[in-house]
Amino acid sequence: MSGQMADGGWQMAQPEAESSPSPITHHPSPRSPGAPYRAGWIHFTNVAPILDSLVLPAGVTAITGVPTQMNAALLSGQVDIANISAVEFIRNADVLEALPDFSVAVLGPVYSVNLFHTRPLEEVRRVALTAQSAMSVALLEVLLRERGLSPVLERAEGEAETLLAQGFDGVLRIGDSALREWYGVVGPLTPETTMTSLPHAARGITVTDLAEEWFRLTGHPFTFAVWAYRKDNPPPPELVQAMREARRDGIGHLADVAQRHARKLGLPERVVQHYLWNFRYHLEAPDRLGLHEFAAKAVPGHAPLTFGPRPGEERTRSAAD
Ligand SMILES: C=C(O[C@@H]1C=C(C(=O)O)C=C[C@H]1O)C(=O)O
Repeated sequence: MSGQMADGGWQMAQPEAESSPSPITHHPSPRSPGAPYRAGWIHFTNVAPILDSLVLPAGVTAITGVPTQMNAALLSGQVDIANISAVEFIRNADVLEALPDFSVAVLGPVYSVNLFHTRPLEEVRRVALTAQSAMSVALLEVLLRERGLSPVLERAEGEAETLLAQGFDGVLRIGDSALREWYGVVGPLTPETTMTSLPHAARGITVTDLAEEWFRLTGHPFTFAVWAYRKDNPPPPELVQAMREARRDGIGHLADVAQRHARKLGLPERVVQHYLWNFRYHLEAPDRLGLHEFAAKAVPGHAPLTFGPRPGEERTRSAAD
């Protein structure tokens, strides 16, 4: 992996990291003095309102990858900060801290963390899991346990409909492809319909939105990602400031962000705009409540979750940093 490319674009992490998401081992390679601060971004469409207009301050580089790649990159010390799956933050709460005001969270449906299934949930026997995701797998496990269900969970990549045709009766998908596949099953939107009025089932396939299920279970938001770093290696305040400015810009120009990404995704602008405004990007009190509740259910006995200083209260970094 290496840093931001000369044209300002992000370089993709090496694909082999995708197949080795866990277990995560701690081999932090300490940053030498004066070395760049390295960021690792999961650059799904849902973080476009934060990342698209981010201008990295001098001395900061960035790479991109899927969630399990960025989780591993942070824990192995290949990057210094990443928007990681919240469950990895919880599992590694002894060594990690998170920014206090950044999240990828939702209250209710998320549209892009979906279980596609061909039988009622209670009858699903064999579920294909994506190796890209840590969070959705942990969430699925919690939701299944709450219902007393224990289907066989297997790793398998590919389109949901293909895997369903191959004998899986459940397929878990996340991110942009899950959003596209969801719309492929339940769309299209008509002038009379809205995202929330689309059916959950069509053509013999039911789409269960895991964040919506979490909301039904707890009444809380679900926090998918936080921006974490090792406790002894916090980001330079200029980076956090630049991220806050980029987020303000992205949210302020959401229609433009949605238009750009709708084109890339091949989805109607209305769908992408709804998808994006639905996210909660500020790790507010309800998002933390949801995070703590999930932590208690998914990782009992975890170390206390710690968050960095709130905006305006940043530590002053010493010259030795
Ligand atoms: C909501 C999503 O959230 C992402 C899902 C993650 C995971 O499944 O591990 C990690 C980070 C999130 O940004 C999504 O990509 O659909």
